[in-house]
Amino acid sequence: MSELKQVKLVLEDGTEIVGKSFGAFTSAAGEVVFSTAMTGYPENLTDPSFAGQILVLTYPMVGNYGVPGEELYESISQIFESDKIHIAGLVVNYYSEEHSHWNATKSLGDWLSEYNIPGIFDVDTRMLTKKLREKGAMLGKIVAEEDVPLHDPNLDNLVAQVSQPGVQHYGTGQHRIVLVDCGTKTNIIRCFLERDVELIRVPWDYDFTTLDYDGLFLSNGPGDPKMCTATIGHLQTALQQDKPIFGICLGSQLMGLAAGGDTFKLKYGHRSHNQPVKLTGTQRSYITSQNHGFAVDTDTLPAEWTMLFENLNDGTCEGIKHKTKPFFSTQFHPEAAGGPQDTEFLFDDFLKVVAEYKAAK
Ligand SMILES: NC(=O)CC[C@H](N)C(=O)O
Repeated sequence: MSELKQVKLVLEDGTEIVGKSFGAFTSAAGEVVFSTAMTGYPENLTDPSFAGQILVLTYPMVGNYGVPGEELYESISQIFESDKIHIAGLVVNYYSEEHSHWNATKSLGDWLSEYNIPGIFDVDTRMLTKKLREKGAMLGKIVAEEDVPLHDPNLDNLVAQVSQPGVQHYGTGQHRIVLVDCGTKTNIIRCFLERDVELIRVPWDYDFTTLDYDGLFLSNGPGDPKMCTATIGHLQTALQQDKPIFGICLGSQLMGLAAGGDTFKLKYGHRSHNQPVKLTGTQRSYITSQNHGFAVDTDTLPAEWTMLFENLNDGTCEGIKHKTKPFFSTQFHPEAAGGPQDTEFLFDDFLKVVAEYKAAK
């Protein structure tokens, strides 16, 4: 190890864990959450939905496959889920400074340093995760030399910080889809571009209701969905019409709120690549990739809406649909990256609904 400086992780309940520094030797505060995914740190760290969060990885050895180099697909990253690291800090048990993988170009520590993000290792992540499961996600901070105050990122409009300004066009195809960028993962864009779609990406607060499109897509994104009042307002207008709408994760929560339902904060969230969900009205279940701390409260949905998927671990809502109009959503990530691609067919289902809507016009 080139650097073995001490840093500590401090939680809002007073817990202090001393560990060793990797990545940037700096202090940072955020909401401490854990993910039980066994792989996928390049994807997770660049997922904008993690903005403001200090991420604890429960998989015991992290860093051994390094970090891939950047390659472009159209004008977006081929490999990463956005163009930068979004987490506030990283907590692992064993950090492997040595890495070996065919497409690795740098170490995880060097990559974190590039973005000035602190990492702490030599932490008993099993003990820490048990604590977060018992008490719920907590505020916390990684402290290097200078102390920093605790900060609750869910009080910030994080979506406004990660949504890209300006309207961007990608691809050509027979279906014109508007993607409302609340912090979209690039694999959502890749999934659409592989499917005969012309994509128009607009910022979270853009009035897309004036655009000419065949289908509307609402992306994932960080923080409390109730912060996205501008998106919810535009969505309410879209819900009056009949054009197909598909939302993922934050997009699902926004759909629930625009429909008149409510969202609530889960105790410690769902962050992993093996979350089981059941399709309502069937015995069919899917293993899904997830990263969320909030959920739609199914009991608050108006009569014309219903739960589409249910989480088989805790019974919470994993997607909703309108009973008569072509509007549906998933709380999980059909685009995965990382995680299983078992539900990627939902992009095909959405485009089928778009084609039917156009044919019936
Ligand atoms: N991945 C996401 O879109 C997350 C949505 C929301 N920020 C949550 O934590 O529930």
